[in-house]
Amino acid sequence: MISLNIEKTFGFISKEKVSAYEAEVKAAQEMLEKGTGKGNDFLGWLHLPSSISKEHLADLNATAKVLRDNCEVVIIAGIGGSYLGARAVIEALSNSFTWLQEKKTAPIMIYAGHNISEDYLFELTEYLKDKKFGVINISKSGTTTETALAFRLLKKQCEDQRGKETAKQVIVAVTDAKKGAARVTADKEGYKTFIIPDNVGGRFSVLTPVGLLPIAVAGFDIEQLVAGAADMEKACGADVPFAENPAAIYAATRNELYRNGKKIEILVNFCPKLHYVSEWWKQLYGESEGKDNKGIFPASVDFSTDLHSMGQWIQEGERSIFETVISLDKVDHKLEVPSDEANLDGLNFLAGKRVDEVNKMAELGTQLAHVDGGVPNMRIVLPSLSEYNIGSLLYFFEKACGISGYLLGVNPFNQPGVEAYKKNMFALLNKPGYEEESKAIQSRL
Ligand SMILES: O=P(O)(O)OC[C@H]1O[C@](O)(CO)[C@@H](O)[C@@H]1O
Repeated sequence: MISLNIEKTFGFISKEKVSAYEAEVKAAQEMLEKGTGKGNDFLGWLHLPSSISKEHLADLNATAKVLRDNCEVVIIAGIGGSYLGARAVIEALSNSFTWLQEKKTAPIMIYAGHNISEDYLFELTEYLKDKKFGVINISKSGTTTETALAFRLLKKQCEDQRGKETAKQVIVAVTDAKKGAARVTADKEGYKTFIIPDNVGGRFSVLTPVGLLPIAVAGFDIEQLVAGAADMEKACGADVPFAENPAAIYAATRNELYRNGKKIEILVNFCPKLHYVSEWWKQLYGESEGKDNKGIFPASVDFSTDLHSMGQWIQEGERSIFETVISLDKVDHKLEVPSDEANLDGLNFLAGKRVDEVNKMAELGTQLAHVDGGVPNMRIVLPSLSEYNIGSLLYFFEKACGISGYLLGVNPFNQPGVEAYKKNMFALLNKPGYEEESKAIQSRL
């Protein structure tokens, strides 16, 4: 399970000030538990891990097996919370070169429906031309343009290539129980479907079939993922004292930093497999907190890669940032730096050392340099890249996000701001029902 260390924020904010959040955090926890806060119709994620049944997981695994047995490639069609959680977990747990490996143990997982790039979709459909592929169509609303557009193309191609009957077997829908075009299509075509509960918003849905089905298809142990999340649900429970509750401490610390002018939080990793965990985290915190003209801006970097691009800014730019580092304790493999007689590169001082030791010293050196440079630093230790640990990390961030949103005084569970671009896009594309908006927007061009 993950653990949190906030020692390196104390040169910037005081321990006492963080501890003083205890009452506020308790009130936020109570609002979550009793459902008395804003957005209380979207609290289905709160006790989700501990309520997932063995039968539900077996159903997901059985459907995953159908896709695994019948597909070389599986496309996850979804955007935002409808793909980021799955991608975060799959990429964290997969071999970095999984799709280039000759011997495959699972279908190649590809993502679509998260952009409207004609080249992306053209190249994807080209690639799929000789592939036995399946699709998981994920959309809570069932009407998101990006996803619906990609699915329209993929459905047709799958039916044309594999026939209607096989397509029916290898297309699965994860959507609302009743509403939306994805539901209508799935019912009409007879696809296997999984429901996204009404009370779980997209960015909190990774432990529903939205995340669990693709993760199972990719060959990972969803029981362990859920077990890690369930243990973290306990560890972050309302009954756990403030000082021992990692979600409470994280939420309090980042709010105290924010109140002290640290407006940007940078989520840092030193392992490229965690890149999509950061992407998932950015949506979780960005959509939850960025409203009412408030909210920490969630940013992310992959180190040491980005030390050679963003490192300068972080070290010496405007002092409005803090870092939260996901520190991976144990790597999966062992690789030592070889000794070289000629030592032309001057690296013999590293000979015999694990590559991970070099990485860990880069991490420690960076932490010290950034703290010295005026950047408060929190550290989340992830013991290893296992399903269990990743499950605990995801739930930790979700719980802290709920608390943090209430500390900030916003509704952490809506996202009204996302509609503005959609309205303009539909008006510009003359969507039926947008006639007035079309006229108004045309007059501005
Ligand atoms: O699952 P849906 O309804 O397609 O929505 C996808 C994403 O779009 C949003 O509604 C807005 O960006 C997100 O909150 C959500 O995760």
